[in-house]
Amino acid sequence: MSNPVFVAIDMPRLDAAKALAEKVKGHVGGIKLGMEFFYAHGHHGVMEMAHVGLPIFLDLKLHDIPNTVAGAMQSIHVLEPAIVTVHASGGRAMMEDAKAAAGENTKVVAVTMLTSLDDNDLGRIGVAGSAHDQVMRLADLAHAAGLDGIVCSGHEVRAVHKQWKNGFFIVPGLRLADGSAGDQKRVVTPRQARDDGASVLVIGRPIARADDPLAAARAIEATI
Ligand SMILES: O=C(O)c1cc(=O)[nH]c(=O)n1[C@@H]1O[C@H](COP(=O)(O)O)[C@@H](O)[C@H]1O
Repeated sequence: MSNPVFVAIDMPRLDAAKALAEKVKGHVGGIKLGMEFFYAHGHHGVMEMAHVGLPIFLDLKLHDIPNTVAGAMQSIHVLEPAIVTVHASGGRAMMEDAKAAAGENTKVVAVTMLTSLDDNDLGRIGVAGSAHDQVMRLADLAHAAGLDGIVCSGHEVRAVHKQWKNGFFIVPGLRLADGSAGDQKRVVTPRQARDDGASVLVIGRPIARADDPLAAARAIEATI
């Protein structure tokens, strides 16, 4: 089984991002590049990171009208990312058009409810019901739109997996038992997420901000 860990490289400096990826590449299965990196370095940065030789998850969390999101997907087509994210709350037509515009080898995955939110936060943005209900509802919508899978927390992945058997499930908000959660609210351990059906485990600060990122990546690998 290949390593399901994608290390989140959330940093604005290209040299630091490359150094981190080179350091941990033997103990992770892929690299996740998000807004912080992409807004600073764009296509050039992604191409530079591709030299590391690992699959690239381009976490752009696209959320706009269908025409604009489809255009954005076409603009990144040439980079051939393994995975791209859109927000499920952009709606079915947006997700359908995103998938239609994506490259054949790119998985398009919908972010359901951010792992930094809990039930109280949902209420404050006017959504009734629990995080669990919201994730299940958006997972159904993403499935109906023809996406490859969703991003959710480890609290929901078991239930989603049960309902969407061949889906591709990305779980961030992962911490070892002694790790600080920081801004994350729906948190589980990497092992728990894996056991509950996660296809990809996204791990950022527990590796990137560790005193010894290589040792941290190895320690996480040993638990899964
Ligand atoms: O789409 C994501 O990757 C994502 C979705 C989500 O609900 N929560 C979440 O934390 N993420 C990303 O996962 C990574 C988590 O980072 P750490 O909390 O440092 O491990 C960050 O790059 C986030 O942007």
